[in-house]
Amino acid sequence: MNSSPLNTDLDFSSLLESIEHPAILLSPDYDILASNLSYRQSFGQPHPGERCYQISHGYDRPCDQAGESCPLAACKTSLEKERVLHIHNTPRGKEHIDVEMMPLKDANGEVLYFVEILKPVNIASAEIHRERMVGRSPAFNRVVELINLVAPRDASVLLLGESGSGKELAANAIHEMSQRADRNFVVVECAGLTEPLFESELFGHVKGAFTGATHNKPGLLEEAHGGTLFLDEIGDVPLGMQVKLLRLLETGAYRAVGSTQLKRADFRLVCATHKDLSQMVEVGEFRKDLYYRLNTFPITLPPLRERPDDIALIARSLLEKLAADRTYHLTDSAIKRLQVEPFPGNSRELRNVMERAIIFARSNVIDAQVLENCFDVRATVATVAEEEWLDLRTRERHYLEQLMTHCSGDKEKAAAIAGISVRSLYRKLETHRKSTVMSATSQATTAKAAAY
Ligand SMILES: Nc1ncnc2c1ncn2[C@@H]1O[C@H](COP(=O)(O)OP(=O)(O)OP(=O)(O)O)[C@@H](O)[C@H]1O
Repeated sequence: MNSSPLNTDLDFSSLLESIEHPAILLSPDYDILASNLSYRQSFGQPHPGERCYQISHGYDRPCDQAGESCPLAACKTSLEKERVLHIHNTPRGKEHIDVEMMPLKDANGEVLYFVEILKPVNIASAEIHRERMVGRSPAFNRVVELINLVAPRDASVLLLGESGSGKELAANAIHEMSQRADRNFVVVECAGLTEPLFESELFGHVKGAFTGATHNKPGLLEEAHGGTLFLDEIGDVPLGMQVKLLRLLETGAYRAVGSTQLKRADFRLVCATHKDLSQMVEVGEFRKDLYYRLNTFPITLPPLRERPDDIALIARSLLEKLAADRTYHLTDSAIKRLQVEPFPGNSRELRNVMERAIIFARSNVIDAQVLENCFDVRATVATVAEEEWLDLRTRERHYLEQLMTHCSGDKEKAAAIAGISVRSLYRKLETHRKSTVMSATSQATTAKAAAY
């Protein structure tokens, strides 16, 4: 390959200026030969002789020799456009950048130069941020990469991951990056909804459709018209409603409950679940056809314990959010302590720990010792659990009963103490209620059978 200096006979500046995003021209040896105005405004003026990996990463060698993927190296091999999500150093700190690398070939097909286009991805942050999803770990970057790819399309997205892993935040990011961003983002919490309730919530109803339907009520589909419909906990949609949902997705049409008038729906669908839908399909709890319809583009949000490198950033972002008027210092010992926690409630649980830490901290320093107080709640539960070796489900039910009594039925307070979301608490209470009802029913049936 030719690594000759920039051939000034060619008008590269007009090529670069015609690109609406920051762009640079590179030699095969990674030298930055030219840049457009947008690049200089966003990343500063490159110094003569500077190489892309020095500016973007502070490395002294190309990315692929420093353990990162290198789009230029990939482009040299494939001779085609390459695209990758990187975290770059910028005048604003570290940023997620969507990097596109294109080879410029001569008449013989030999690559002489590369054009690199760098688009900042603003839905996620690699620095402390109060609103956005934050993270720098490879697992988190992969999620950002996938969101960045799918968001501008209209494809359905299925977000998978444990409770509190950031599915709703990701759904919101998809909406914000989509062409529907100026319309509504409508959240439907599917857990705990019965089929009739679900149908009237989603489709709306007309006056007189059922007892209590005193007026026409538009459904959430109407609210989501032109925007994004986020079905949270899709795994909890009753089977009967799954058929209606499938029909809606196939035909794009629906009727309000009690109406004969056909309405057109126009929304982008994003669904989320912490359940294993394919397993549910196998045991007949979820329709196969609907599963395939929803599973167009699955994105799995990794649990916090699988990306300990992100914990410091998320914890510091949460502290900024929770104590906007005071700056807290999270010590290295505190970070190390947080990194060994299993965090079954993920970022939401981390948020509760931070909230408690603010309350327990005697100064603006939060160290490992302060944090020990914040895990006390669970330690007490663990001690109780050791007293009697019941199965986990029964133990959880007892715990929830005691907790609800302690909180006098205040679900928000109970959820905060348990370190889970109010929604998750509802789900757990509902699951235990159902299994209690079922076991009561089966006991009654057995008793009845025995009486005969
Ligand atoms: N990457 C992240 N950076 C910063 N905050 C995060 C991140 N992921 C999640 N959070 C925070 O954690 C909390 C839970 O996130 P979210 O509601 O998106 O999770 P979820 O997976 O939808 O939970 P559930 O399944 O219980 O509904 C929110 O306060 C959110 O702001």
